[in-house]
Amino acid sequence: MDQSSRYADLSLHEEDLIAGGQHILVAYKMKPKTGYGYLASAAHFAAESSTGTNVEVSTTDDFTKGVDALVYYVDEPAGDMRIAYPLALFDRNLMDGRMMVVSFLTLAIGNNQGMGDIAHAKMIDIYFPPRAIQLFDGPSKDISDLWRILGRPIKDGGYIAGTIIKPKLGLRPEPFAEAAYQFWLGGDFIKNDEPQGNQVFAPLKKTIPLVADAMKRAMDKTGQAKLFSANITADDHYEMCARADFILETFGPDADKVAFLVDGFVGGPGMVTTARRQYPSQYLHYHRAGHGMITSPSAHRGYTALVLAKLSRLQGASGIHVGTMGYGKMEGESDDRNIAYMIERDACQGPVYHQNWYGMKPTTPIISGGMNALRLPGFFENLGHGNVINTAGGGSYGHIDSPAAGALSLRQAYECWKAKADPIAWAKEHKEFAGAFESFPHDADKLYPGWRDRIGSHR
Ligand SMILES: O=C(COP(=O)(O)O)[C@H](O)[C@H](O)COP(=O)(O)O
Ligand SMILES: [Mg+2]
Repeated sequence: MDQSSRYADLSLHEEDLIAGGQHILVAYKMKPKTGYGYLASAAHFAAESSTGTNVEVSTTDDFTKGVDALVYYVDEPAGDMRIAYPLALFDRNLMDGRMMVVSFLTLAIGNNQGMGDIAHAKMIDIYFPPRAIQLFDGPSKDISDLWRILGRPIKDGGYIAGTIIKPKLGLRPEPFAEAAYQFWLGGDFIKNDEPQGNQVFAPLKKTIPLVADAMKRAMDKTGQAKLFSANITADDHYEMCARADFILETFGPDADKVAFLVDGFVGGPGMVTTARRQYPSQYLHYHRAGHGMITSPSAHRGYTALVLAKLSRLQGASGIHVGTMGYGKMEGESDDRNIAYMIERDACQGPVYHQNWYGMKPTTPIISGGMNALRLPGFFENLGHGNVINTAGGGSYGHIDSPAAGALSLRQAYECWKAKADPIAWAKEHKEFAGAFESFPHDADKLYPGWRDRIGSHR
């Protein structure tokens, strides 16, 4: 059944929809299956994503039709389809009238992902009107809170050198806490790797007190504040809160230096919002393991990493991983920097829509995945600033001298880029940075050919 007379209106103008403020706009790359017309499939897609189904139902009334999602733009050769979703379609909290991400996803990227006439569809951008921005929690804490704890300026406080405890799994409580202590001697921020929780060989109730003690000792030794991002991800929200409560109680007077890591992609929006609302005094660290199954450029369904990042800011993530823009081990391109700009700025042009955040707190881009000191100068040059959290697991614990040297090498890499210095010349004066060349010779050969002769051995 062709429903385009009801669910498509190509005479609508995007500027008018934006000026009206009553719609969430979504841009998709969509391809119908062979034999199905583009506009008819697009209209069926909008029907299934709002008020309709594949046939007319007798219970529809005039009011119903007023909240239809409407296809307002198609470009068949390019595979572009844009849909306007009336705000009234979306479920609102019983408790406080606020909007929820699950309701948005249920409609805008729900059943439409499995329809018989659609080959595939992927959300590439979303626009939220001012009213929707008002109705989401947004972050309660942001990078300025971490800078304040670290004793830095709360504006442009700069690079936060971080790591991920490695090995990913298999450390018992004492070696785990020792690994943390060793990094903190040189660095600022440690996160649990995302699978680390309450394994039988490292019970949380034994490990966390040792980590809190390691933090105290590292702060005494260095005279600097330190930060720990503790994984609280769990299937059951009560379990998640039990972990969070135990961690806060254990860190006691240092609980302000604890962030909570939630694996938001596998855990889902409910978990992220629970953490945001239950613990508004903690920095909320959104890890996104598994996102590649739908955000990868090779995936033709789901949504992009930019869409995921926008949704995380609405939900109140203080920081989210945004990849490494081609400089680390994960998939990514240099122009992924726009994902970072979208979540850290108050207004930003996305691939399709210009988004204004109307003062919503920023979400920190967290740079992670195969990073080390050698890759950082190029990374900062591409991004254009260093106001990020960077977690380098292998890049710190893989440093030939020590985890502390690994941490220092990261900071030195940032300072090298800030000084606009030649990395090889910088290495001659900074032994931990020089140590990174010997630690990661494949990267060194690729990024700085001839480095061996020019730096010499620092050891
Ligand atoms: O453990 C790591 C990286 O370890 P290492 O520093 O040893 O490579 C993170 O889970 C990934 O960064 C996640 O990817 P993303 O940040 O793209 O979501
Ligand atoms: Mg990890």
